[in-house]
Amino acid sequence: MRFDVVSLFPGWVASVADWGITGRARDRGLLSLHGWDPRDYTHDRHRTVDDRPYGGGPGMVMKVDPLRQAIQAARHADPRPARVIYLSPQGRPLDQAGVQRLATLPRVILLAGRYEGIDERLIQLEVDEEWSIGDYVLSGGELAAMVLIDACARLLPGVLGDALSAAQDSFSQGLLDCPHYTRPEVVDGLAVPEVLLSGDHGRITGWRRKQALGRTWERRPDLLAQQELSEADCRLLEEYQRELAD
Ligand SMILES: Nc1nonc1C(=O)N1CCN(Cc2ccccn2)CC1
Repeated sequence: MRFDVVSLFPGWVASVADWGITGRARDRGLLSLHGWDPRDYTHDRHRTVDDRPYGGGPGMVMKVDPLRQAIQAARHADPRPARVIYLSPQGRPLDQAGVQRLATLPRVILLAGRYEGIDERLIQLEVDEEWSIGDYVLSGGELAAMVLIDACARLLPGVLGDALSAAQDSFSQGLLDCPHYTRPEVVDGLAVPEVLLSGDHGRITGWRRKQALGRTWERRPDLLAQQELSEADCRLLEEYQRELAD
């Protein structure tokens, strides 16, 4: 999957592919990342990319032309059609379902805005989708772009090993994750649940599913409401709720 990022700080976003899972994915050619700086498409001495807002008010707005030229340059850098995605608080909240869809695209052009925003006409002329990574205000779209790249990269074939990928699947089934433990067995008097030491993989799988269901019920009932629970899941959740009441 190819990611082109239009940003005043292209090197910052590109750094997401310098480390860890995304770094290895890039080294293995499973993803590529290309930065485009709108300042390179300005023609005045000050390399102006922003200007004062019409109608007055605080802050500056990013101008259409440098952004548009950077997007066009990104489009032409690869023959495949690209969807242009703008990261902003006005976008659709990004969730795993949205990431799963985006990760099927051959390439995306991510627009990371700064200042108070970008001229609305650029959005009308060039942007296909607007996404938000959460209801809070960042200083720019770069971190949001890096979040989207990381979340998509994990879903690309071959990026995660089979085991981790399976774990990813269970989580992306819309439930919260179960608790995890590793050595030592006791920390400040807190012991690892004995089921995890039993070696009984059927019991362990059931316990983990029960914990995922129970934690989702407790912490994110909105997510649970979206799930079609099997008979077995309902029984596990009832068991969790009973144990909680005891
Ligand atoms: N939350 C988020 N999820 O994606 N991006 C964000 C986010 O906070 N930001 C900060 C403001 N930037 C510039 C901006 C300002 C106003 C309107 C549109 N764009 C965009 C990126």
